Amino acid sequence: MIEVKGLAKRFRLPKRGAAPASARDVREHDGWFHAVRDVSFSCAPGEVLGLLGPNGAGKTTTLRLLSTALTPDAGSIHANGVDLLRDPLVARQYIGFLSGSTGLYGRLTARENVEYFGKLHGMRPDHLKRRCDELFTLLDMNEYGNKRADQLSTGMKQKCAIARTVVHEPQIVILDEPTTGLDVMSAKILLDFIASYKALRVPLIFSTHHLHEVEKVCDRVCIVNHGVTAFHGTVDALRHLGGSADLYDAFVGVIHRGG
Ligand SMILES: Nc1ncnc2c1ncn2[C@@H]1O[C@H](COP(=O)(O)OP(=O)(O)OP(=O)(O)O)[C@@H](O)[C@H]1O
Repeated sequence: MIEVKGLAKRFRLPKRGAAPASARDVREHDGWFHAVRDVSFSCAPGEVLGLLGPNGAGKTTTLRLLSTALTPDAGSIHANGVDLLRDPLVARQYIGFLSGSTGLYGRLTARENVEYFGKLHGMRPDHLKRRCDELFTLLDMNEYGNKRADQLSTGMKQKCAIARTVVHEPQIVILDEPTTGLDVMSAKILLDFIASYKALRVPLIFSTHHLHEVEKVCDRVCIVNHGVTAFHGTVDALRHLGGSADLYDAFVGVIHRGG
């Protein structure tokens, strides 16, 4: 179980002439940009949580806080009772985090990249081999396992980065816009892969702009708007919010309601 309460993160704004009040984001004041102001949600074992919100809402910042790449100004993050903010080293072992900038070594093959990160996590050779075989099959990557990473297509790189993220069998998986750059077939494979974490009882959180992905694999949703949780609950609860049973209408309703 991962529980996130009252997360906040602000960034210092560069010094410049004051923007007209009408052009200013509501999160900008006193020389700071309050990117995340009050974000809370939870995700239990066996659940997939979709993190939604308009561009600039604070999703990536929230996920970076969860991964401990950023330190929050306020709030708490607990995983199975462990305070991840107190123990970032434990957090990094616990969490598999895919960001937009999760990189690969261009001169290594796809397989060597995944193996390299498994070794960094201290995986034993036989275990690592089994895990790589499993991931390359699950993600349908066997055809290009021996191709150098710098010769892979965008979608192939993305799948390789995802395999790299989860090679050490993390107890919590966090993926920032994982279907970016994937074709229809690859996106389906990835959504099935995400759904497979339910049976493993590993909480999985991913950000997306695609409501059909939420419909397909999520149990729970957190909608962030202007750095604040505007909705947190089950997909069914969101669907019935506006009374129309349509996720798109419900999402738009939450955003228009403000937050
Ligand atoms: N290091 C930083 N310094 C200043 N502002 C930042 C920094 N990182 C993020 N922000 C600002 O915080 C806000 C939230 O950004 P974030 O990347 O979290 O949004 P997002 O919801 O992931 O957006 P998108 O859907 O477009 O990816 C944006 O206005 C962004 O410009």
